[in-house]
Amino acid sequence: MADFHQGGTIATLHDLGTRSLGDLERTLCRFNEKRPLALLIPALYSELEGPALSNIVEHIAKIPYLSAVVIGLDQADEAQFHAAKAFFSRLPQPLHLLWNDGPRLRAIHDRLDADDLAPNQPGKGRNVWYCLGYIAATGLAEVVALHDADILTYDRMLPARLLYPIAAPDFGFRFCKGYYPRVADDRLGGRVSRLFFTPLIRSLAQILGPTSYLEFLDAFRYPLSGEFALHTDEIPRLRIPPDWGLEVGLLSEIYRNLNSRRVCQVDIAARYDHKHQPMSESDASSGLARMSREIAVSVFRKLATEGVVLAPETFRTLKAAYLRNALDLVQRYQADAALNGLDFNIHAEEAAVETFTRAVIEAGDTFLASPFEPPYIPSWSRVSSAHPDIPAALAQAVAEDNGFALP
Ligand SMILES: O=C(O)[C@H](O)COP(=O)(O)O
Repeated sequence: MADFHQGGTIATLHDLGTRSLGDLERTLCRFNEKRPLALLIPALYSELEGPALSNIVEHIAKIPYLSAVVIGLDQADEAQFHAAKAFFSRLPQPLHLLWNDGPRLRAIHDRLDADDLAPNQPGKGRNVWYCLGYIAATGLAEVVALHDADILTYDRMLPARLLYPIAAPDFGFRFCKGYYPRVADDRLGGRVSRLFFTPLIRSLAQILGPTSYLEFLDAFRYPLSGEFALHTDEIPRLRIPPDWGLEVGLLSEIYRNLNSRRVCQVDIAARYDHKHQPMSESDASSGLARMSREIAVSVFRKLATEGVVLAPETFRTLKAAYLRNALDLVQRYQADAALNGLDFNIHAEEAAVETFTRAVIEAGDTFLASPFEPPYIPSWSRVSSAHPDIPAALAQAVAEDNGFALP
């Protein structure tokens, strides 16, 4: 059963199991009349053929309060785009499908690229960036919630609880992050979050002394969750990384742009499972090895912008502190897993910590070798300033791809 503890610098909204889905959805219908609500899902075409998305769409089709569903579709050729349109056609809500690899959106991308304003690599960050730009350009919603397309344990509580804190006019929040326990096949999931991110942040605080940025990151119960909601007024000034640093980069932007009283986290699922990536120990260019390295680089670059000096010896000390803190946490997770009747593979957990230790060192090397590399995609307000016609062109391109007329 949940507790109602408030810790850290942001508000935590728990699930006490006392409010029904029907009651939440009825209230969200009322909110939607004043503040249109939208759902955004970034997806790879291959996820349409996976085990999760069909079930997700079945659930979304029953949601009564949404003004729009926006899908960012990556890695789809023309036939696959048409297949995707057919796949999502069972949704009764207005659907906006962004075909990122189609000729119309590629033409916009090429124009931005010519001025170094486009995301410099494909991936979830790029997909989300275009979708947010589209939502801002069309004004189709005042509140948007984003979740991944690979959630195996999806039900309608998840979007309802994620949207509610931003949709509720009297709460005053502008950004809300989802949290939950990741549990898969009777064992703890969330390897990067549990074994990498949390001990890394605490080790940095140990070495550098507490900073409000590190305290902010540590306040999130699931900092790497792909689920968040935000007020769309926040979109134009957001700068997000195109790579696996997306979730942390977004938190960093929220830290920079918003007072922590405007930020909350909400319990959105009693249990969450999703597609699992391999560790890829021997190949740091993929899997969780790459994810952890890109996350660490994103944190180091942000710390540098906060005026923190990171020298080669900082990373040597950080590696040692991280390893100790991560191994200590493994013992806590072991006890937690045992009490909850879950399997626990100490060898796999400690092998993951070894891979992540290498990621700390490699991320330090990357940071020292290229401290000034721009880590973020430019904000939409910069894009609009450089090319005032691009937001309207993006809206028009999506309307033509989808075969609807703009209002
Ligand atoms: O959230 C995480 O830590 C990563 O996405 C990995 O999750 P997993 O261990 O559940 O695959």
